[in-house]
Amino acid sequence: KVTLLHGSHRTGKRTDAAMEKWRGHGLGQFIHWGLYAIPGGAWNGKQYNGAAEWIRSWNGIPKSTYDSLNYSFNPTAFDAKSWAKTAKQMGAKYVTFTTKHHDGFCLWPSKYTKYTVANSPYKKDIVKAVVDAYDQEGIDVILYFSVMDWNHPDWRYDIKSKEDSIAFERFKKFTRNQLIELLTNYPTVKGLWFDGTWDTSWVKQAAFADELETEMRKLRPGLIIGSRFRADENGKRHFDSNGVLMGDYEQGWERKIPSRIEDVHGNDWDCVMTVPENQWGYNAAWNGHIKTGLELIEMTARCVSLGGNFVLNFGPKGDGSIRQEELKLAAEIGDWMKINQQAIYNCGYAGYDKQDWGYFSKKTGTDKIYMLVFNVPVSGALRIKTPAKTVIKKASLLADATETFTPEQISGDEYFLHLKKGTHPQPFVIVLETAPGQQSNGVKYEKAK
Ligand SMILES: C[C@@H]1N[C@@H](c2nc3ccccc3[nH]2)[C@H](O)[C@@H]1O
Repeated sequence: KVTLLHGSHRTGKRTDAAMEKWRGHGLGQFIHWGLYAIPGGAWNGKQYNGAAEWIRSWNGIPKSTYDSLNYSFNPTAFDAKSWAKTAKQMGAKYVTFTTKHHDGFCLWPSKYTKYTVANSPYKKDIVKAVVDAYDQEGIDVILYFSVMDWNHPDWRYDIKSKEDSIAFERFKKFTRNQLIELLTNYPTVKGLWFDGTWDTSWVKQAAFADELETEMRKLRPGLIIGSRFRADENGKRHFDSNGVLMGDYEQGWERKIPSRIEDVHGNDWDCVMTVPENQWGYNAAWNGHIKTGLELIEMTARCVSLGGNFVLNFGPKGDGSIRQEELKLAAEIGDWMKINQQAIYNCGYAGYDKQDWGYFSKKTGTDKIYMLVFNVPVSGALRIKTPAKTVIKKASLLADATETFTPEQISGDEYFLHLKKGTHPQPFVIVLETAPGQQSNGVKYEKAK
């Protein structure tokens, strides 16, 4: 163990109400929206191969030309209330919304730069519209903020000279001012999702970032900040030099999902996921593999079964409308969630052995277990191996409690549930009412000391 001034200030999960609520969300929505939605992944008829929100970094476009896009930003179809309704229908419990992406364009009228929505034909405060609309739907709001800011003259990738150092001191003040401004303007937001924090210039700011995190938490008690915000004084990110998670949850799962519980090291975490392979901002030509509703439902189940949240990304168009393909996916996911949401909300890792037929989740604070079935075996027999001698008091279909199953006990902690042939449109959920195990003579089962 090394002594750290700016490492993690907490070991283990946060246990306060704000974090417990976040932990129970299960399904969230990410929204990437900004000037990059106007070109939508192409420029002068030429397709940009990278992620659409990175198009400014493409040498096919003069930077100043991209930067002038604020003068053409006028999203006439923008309607935050309809976005929030879509999220509600899908069953999302929170939204992570881009206030400022790497290009530096602010979707709120920041006092600290001219490069904002106030200096666009649209003029109005988009962040406020989104916060108010989602608050009204009872969906929590987390604000995405990119530290890296390609538009700001004082941004540096590294600090190699006195001039760099003087400029970056100005940039640090600017960043702090914008973050305090966001937390002050939008007091109902529950957290900040930081990005663009991997460059050396920021990694060298362990003390400053640590103080800033402390200041933000003091300003907004309960604020939720992930592991991507700051590095420790040895430049260690996400996990400090002692291997302890920085921030309140792990933010390393970008477009990937842990495969087993050991991968999450007992921490909270979220997985943020794109519908195409790698497009966050609107890209008109969705090339390559586009995930289906069933794939996304299974990803949601997998994340919840491993104690995390699944946050699905939407990239609204330059006019502010959400594309039809995304609306269709939101509806498909929502239809499944309307029937099976009990197995997702306020659920976490069950501690049951993973089986090929799907995923277990456990209702937090109870002995209620959910079996989220995606792959019925040809035998129709669903194997269950409990973490210890466990009595299964009742097994029934979540969608229809009158459809019950009589578990066949194979051993002290192993059972089969036998399905009738082809009876359930997959994916379906079986709920197990369980009780801590009893030994045969009825003595309460005591875990080995
Ligand atoms: C949540 C995602 N994070 C940004 C991002 N930029 C990256 C540069 C290099 C490697 C990974 C990146 N992810 C993406 O643009 C998106 O906002």
